[in-house]
Amino acid sequence: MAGIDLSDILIVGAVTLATGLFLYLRRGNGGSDAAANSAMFTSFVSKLTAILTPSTTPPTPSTPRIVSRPSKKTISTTLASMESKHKMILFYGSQTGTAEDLATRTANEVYANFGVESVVADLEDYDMTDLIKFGESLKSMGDEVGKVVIGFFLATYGEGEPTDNAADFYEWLMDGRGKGEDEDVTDIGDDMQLEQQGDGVHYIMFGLGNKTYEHFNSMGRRVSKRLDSIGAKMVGIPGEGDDDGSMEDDFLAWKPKVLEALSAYYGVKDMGGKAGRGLAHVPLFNLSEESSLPDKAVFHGELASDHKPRRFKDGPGGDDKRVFVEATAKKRILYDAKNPLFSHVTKSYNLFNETVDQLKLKPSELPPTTPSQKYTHDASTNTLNIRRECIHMEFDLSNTGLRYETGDHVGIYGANSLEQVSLLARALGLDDAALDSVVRVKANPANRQSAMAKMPFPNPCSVRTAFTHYLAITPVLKQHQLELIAKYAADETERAMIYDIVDNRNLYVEKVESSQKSMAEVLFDFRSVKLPLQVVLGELLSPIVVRYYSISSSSKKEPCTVSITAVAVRYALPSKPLMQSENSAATLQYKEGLVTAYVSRLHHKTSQLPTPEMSADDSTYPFPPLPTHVPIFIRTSSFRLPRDASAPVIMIGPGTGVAPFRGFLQERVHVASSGALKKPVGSTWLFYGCRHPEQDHLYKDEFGSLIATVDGWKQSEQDAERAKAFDLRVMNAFSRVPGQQKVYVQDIVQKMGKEVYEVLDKMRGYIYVCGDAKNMAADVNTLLHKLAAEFGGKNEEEAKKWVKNLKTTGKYHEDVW
Ligand SMILES: Cc1cc2nc3c(=O)[nH]c(=O)nc-3n(C[C@H](O)[C@H](O)[C@H](O)COP(=O)(O)O)c2cc1C
Repeated sequence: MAGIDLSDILIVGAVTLATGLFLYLRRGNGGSDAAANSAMFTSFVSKLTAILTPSTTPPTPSTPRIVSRPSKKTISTTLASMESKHKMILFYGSQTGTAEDLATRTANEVYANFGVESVVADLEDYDMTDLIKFGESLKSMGDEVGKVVIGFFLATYGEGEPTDNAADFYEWLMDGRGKGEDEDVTDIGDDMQLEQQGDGVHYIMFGLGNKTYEHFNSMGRRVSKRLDSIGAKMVGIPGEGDDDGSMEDDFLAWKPKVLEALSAYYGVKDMGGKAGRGLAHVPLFNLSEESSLPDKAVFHGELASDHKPRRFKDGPGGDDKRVFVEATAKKRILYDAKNPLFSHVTKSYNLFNETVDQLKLKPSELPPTTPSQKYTHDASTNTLNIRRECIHMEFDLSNTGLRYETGDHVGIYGANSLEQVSLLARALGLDDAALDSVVRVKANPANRQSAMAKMPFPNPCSVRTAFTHYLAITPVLKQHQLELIAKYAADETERAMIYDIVDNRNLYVEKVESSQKSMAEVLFDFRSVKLPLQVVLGELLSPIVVRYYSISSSSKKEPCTVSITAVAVRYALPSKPLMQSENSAATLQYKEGLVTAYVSRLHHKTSQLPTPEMSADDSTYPFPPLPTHVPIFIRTSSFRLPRDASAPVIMIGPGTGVAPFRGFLQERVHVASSGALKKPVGSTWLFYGCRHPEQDHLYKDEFGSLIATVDGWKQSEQDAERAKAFDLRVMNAFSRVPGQQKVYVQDIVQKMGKEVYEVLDKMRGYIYVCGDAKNMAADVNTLLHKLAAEFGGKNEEEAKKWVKNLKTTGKYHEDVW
């Protein structure tokens, strides 16, 4: 019984016992509501399992207890509140916002083209059991309600899993199936629970995925299959977006087909597209200035600002007053994307900050801004030197009740930099007074969609706060945003140029996407465009979305600290003005990642170094107050060390892919040092890769001292037993050492191919891969097939089966991006 210990048996036994008890007690209900029973049962078992599963993290002293969740909305109430006869509700299952964004764009077009009101909804907020006997519910609503379409925009994660906000819906709809080995089952509709209960549901489906993953778009595919099997009908064709190619292209290819099908289904004429270009835009929101509000009535950037979040009560309890207020009320606080913990940075240091990426330039391409600490220009050689920086940062969880497990992810919100906010303000013609004016965004009654539209950010707040803390102002502008911008171009030539870009995907890629032009950069090129502020704030810009990082600490060793290992994303691209001729000169535009730049600013503030915003020659350069607290929450992952620490583990993690493995190594040494184990910790091999041993070698000393600790045990008579099987090794690959051949992690794994195969095949070993999905993880996967053939004598089919078996038995884990 590999990998199963006594606690597993106890849990399985207790769950089985409790299942019997649950079913016995539920009999009294007559079992009339099968779906509700199923959902209740699932949640009952998962809660029970959670209670029985021993936590490896000791509770912090003031761990609060009860978790409360707001009650769910019903589909029928939302439909009743919509004015148009025909209606649409678009549900999204999204982790990083793409699915929500595409659902919103579809909703806006459906309204603009057909006059059909469309609501965009978070799956987590709704009681989806409303879909049962949906046709009958619609009839009971009378003539007020015409045809209704339900939309699904579902992203796939992990190993073919739903997003967090779609998990409950998926569990209910699939009745607990449709995962892992169940993926290929064809009879998912043959149970009695939901048979034909989906009659009356008309739906559209767009799945979001990435072809480099084995379970490409599983969510869209499985949910469609299940809906069809219970009697629901798809309108149009299913859409599948591939992030490895172009999600945007896939969406744009699907959209016209689905709009055509919707037009036929609703029986309405399409008023949108090019025909609608002559019509004036009716903004979704109005804007009012609120100059006389007291400071505490104004939002200041709840997610990542230095300002104390408005909802916090005064009194003791650290920065996050909820911890104090709610802990005394004996409630457990559920921290998630909507309700992050405001955590303090306890430690922050550079893992490297000395090397640069060099870009050769044409003299005309020089960036227009003053060289800064992030990049410098060497005029004699015409090179741009962009500083590479990697940061180790630790967040405090003490007394918060927030726990994590080694291998989990931490979600972090970022903020835009002062430079980016100033650039956008200049492009929009806003001066400091306009930026600091406090505004309130309100639904515009002239646009019927507005009644159901989600407020773009907490209101009222200053324009500066909205640009800094709530809205993503730097992403490359998309074609649908340009379509709206064109309506506000006063100059006909400019308007015609914008429509050319909107209508011609290749032109868009060449002129906008390839140089990643942001809204500010595009507006500088089209000077006749005068955008109303409410359109910028409420319709053109999307909210800042959370980014996830692999946790690089061990919960067993450091239960009150979560650490991340982040490389600052910095690069530069040549960019040409949009309204000038082919031969006009390009300039180089410096770009950076939103959250990693925020982490870098935070680090420089925390460590009291000059901030990277400061220009090299101006030490008085002002910069916005940086956060003293960081909004974070934990996302559970299945990237876990084996329960049985004596099982050998192989880890492959180049670059920041090493992050979770720092936690894994710490944990294995911690577990061995605690001496509580009956069997010694098994072999622990890390394959690590970076460019150069002296430049970007992460945690070199730390790993060295862990190896020395274990070696020390082996030398000591007293400790030798615990270190007996503990073969701790870190094997390095360096890809940019002058005069030497490039070596990648895949190469050093291949060199040890025989041992790796034996650990996995004969010694119940586990393999973990973290980092780049497209090249490294795909190469490792191919390599495993080769090893099975070379050292296991397997043919192609058998090798495939062997690798698949490693995955389905939980022995092969990937945390890749
Ligand atoms: C950690 C991670 C795991 C993923 N797993 C899968 C997968 O198993 N199958 C798939 O088709 N796509 C997978 N994807 C791709 C996402 O579904 C895709 O990027 C999608 O656009 C994300 O949508 P969202 O921004 O709405 O969350 C994964 C992406 C990440 C970052």
